[in-house]
Amino acid sequence: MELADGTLDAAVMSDPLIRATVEQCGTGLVWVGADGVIVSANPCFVRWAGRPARGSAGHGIGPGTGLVGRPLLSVLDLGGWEWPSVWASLYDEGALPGAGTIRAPRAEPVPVDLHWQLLTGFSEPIAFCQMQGFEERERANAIARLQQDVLELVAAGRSLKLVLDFLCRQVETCAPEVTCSVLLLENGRSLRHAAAPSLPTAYSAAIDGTQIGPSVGSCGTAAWRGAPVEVSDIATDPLWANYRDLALSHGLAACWSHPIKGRDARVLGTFALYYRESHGATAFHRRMLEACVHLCALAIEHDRARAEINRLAFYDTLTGLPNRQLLKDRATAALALAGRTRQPVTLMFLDLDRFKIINDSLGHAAGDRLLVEVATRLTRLFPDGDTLARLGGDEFVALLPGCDAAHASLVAERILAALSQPITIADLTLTPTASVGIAVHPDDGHDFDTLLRQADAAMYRAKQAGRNRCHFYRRDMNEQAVRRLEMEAALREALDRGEFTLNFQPQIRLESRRLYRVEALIRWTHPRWGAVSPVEFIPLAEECGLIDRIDSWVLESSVAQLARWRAAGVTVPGMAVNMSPVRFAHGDLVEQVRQVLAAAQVPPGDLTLEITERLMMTEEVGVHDALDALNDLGVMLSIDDFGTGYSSLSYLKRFPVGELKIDRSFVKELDIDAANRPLVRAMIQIGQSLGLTVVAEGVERETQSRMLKADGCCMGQGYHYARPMDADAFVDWLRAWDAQVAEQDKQNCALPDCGFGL
Ligand SMILES: Nc1nc2c(ncn2[C@@H]2O[C@H](COP(=O)(O)O[C@H]3[C@@H](O)[C@H](n4cnc5c(=O)[nH]c(N)nc54)O[C@@H]3COP(=O)(O)O)[C@@H](O)[C@H]2O)c(=O)[nH]1
Repeated sequence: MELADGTLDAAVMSDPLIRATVEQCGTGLVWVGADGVIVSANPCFVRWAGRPARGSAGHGIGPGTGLVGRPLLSVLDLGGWEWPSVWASLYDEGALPGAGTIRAPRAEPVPVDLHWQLLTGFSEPIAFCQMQGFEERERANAIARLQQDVLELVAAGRSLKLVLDFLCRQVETCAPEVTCSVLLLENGRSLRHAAAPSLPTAYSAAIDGTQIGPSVGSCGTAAWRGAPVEVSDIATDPLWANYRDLALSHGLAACWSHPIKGRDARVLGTFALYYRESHGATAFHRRMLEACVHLCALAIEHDRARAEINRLAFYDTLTGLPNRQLLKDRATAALALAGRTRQPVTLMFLDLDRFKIINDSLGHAAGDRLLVEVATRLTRLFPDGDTLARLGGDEFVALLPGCDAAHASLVAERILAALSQPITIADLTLTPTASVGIAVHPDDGHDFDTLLRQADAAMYRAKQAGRNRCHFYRRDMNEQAVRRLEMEAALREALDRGEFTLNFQPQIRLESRRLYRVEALIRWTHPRWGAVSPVEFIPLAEECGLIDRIDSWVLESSVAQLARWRAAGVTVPGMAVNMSPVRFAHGDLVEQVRQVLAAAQVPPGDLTLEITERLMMTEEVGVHDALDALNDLGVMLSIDDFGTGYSSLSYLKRFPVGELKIDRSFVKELDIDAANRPLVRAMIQIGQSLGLTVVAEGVERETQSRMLKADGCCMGQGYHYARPMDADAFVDWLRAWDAQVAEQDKQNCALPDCGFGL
């Protein structure tokens, strides 16, 4: 090459002043061609590179130096930079390596600062590099610079791996005789590879996962002791006995390791300097190491804090699942992609059935356990590309990119099957079920909020249809969701506006046909909608927390009505009131019952509270206490809808129950489907053997009434005797009923075989 065979030499050296300057200055100078090959170098660079020139011209520049014709990177390590990138940056005025290390064959490496320039005006452009060696003071500056650079990276939120890699590389540039390694301590027991860009990969892999201990090389021992461990000769030091061959085979002869400690003094990991020859740490190394250990601690703690903030911002703390925000981010990205690729995206809204009751009756800890178990079961069903999130409470949402309606229905089936496996919580075996609503993009919506709303409406439809099932979104569902919201708002105002009234339905002694007592049943007449069934608004009131106020109003009004009847000379033996399980979870029920009875001067024995089997399942001490206190007070407790709830009947022995009400679904077919009779008989016998009064609900025909009486049931309630009616209508009914019974008694007594009284 023209430049390499002396042209430059001749051009530069023609002036004696320039020649003396170039030859005598303490700055390394090197000229490099486009191919990265050295064209010329001055004596300072030659000296650092450890290649004294041949012949008398040895201290000159040009072809005689012994370096000309060699690639620059064979003597100057640029910390990972390739020559084509350097050359391109020179042309484009881009970023260039600011530091490097001159590696001489038999001399200490020389760390240098680099200043680049592209020289033109020759037949080809040429790269010119000036380099200055670090002095001690400059090394100190290098540490300060290193600290500043690392802190900037940490503050910029760069990844821990990138920060630690950068730190190692910078240290190796300032102190080329060392190789750095950072290990992180996991679970207080094992060391995990974090950064070691210049250590052989096989070596890093071999020590990854090493358990710390009292003699586990330098790092394992330093982490174990929580103190620095300086091993200047791995070949002989007993701490390295088990790792010696590994280290030596990778050319590692010495290692000084320092524990990295957090602000609470706990060991977070280790920072180590390796040497290729037996070597103790120099003063500079100690200073450097000290700074690095602090920087590592800062970077690690910052990374952990960031991870924690990220977890709190985007993940549900109870289940560890993504939260609504992360779900929304992912759904928005999935929908944007789907818009381009025309792929479907499914959103599934899943709500556990009767979770509120489990939570209220078994307590929040039990509710939490159930949620965690459900999250675990569901997580197993979704592959990596899908997202399962918890929105809060018992609501989960799955995002399934690429999933169409057909596949979604298979997934929903798998969800219902996985959930239906029994789970034991607080010594109770529960079988969780869920209602699932599905909305599919593009048919049901194009954005996250719309799809979520549609999936929610479909889920609500699944609940209404009997729970434990899945429903796809249909357009008319929105109207129902809107109605539900409207109803909730109206329900909140109904009490104050006096829209609730009470109906009363008699319960009859089957033997004597006399009135046993009446059951109070709430009625709601909305100004626009008319009569709204309690089947619709009672569950809604339970869900939105209004049931306490409603049940309290019913209790107060019905006991007051009983007192009014009695004051008017109407003989009503007792009053039954429905009490939601949710009302029992709130502590003031017993006191309220006491006050209401006292105010109306009604004896406690004349009041019956109808409660459901599910309340009996509770393990909450407060509920047990309330049941005991009501019983002590003399109030009767009656199990409503008996036979529809739980398979275990052990609660009948444990709780102070006085009565069973056989659910009307069993009575309904009693005289039509013969299979129902043994069931009803069994329920009557259970009640009798425990000394409980048995009431049959939903008696609609005389044949049913006769069968129940024949099987030993004492009381009946149903349309056969009377429909629920308002207080005045009830008084008229009672007069007529009593007259009819008296007449019948008279006729019966007139018969010759009349053998029993009432
Ligand atoms: N927490 C409260 N729950 C209440 C209150 N009032 C009612 N309810 C609960 O709402 C459900 C529906 O009640 P309702 O529509 O009033 O129906 C009652 C009767 O009308 C009906 N019934 C009575 N006899 C017959 C019959 O022969 N056939 C037939 N098909 N239905 C009949 O049964 C309901 C009474 O049920 P129960 O309470 O189980 O005895 C219902 O679950 C009520 O409990 C309230 O104030 N608070």
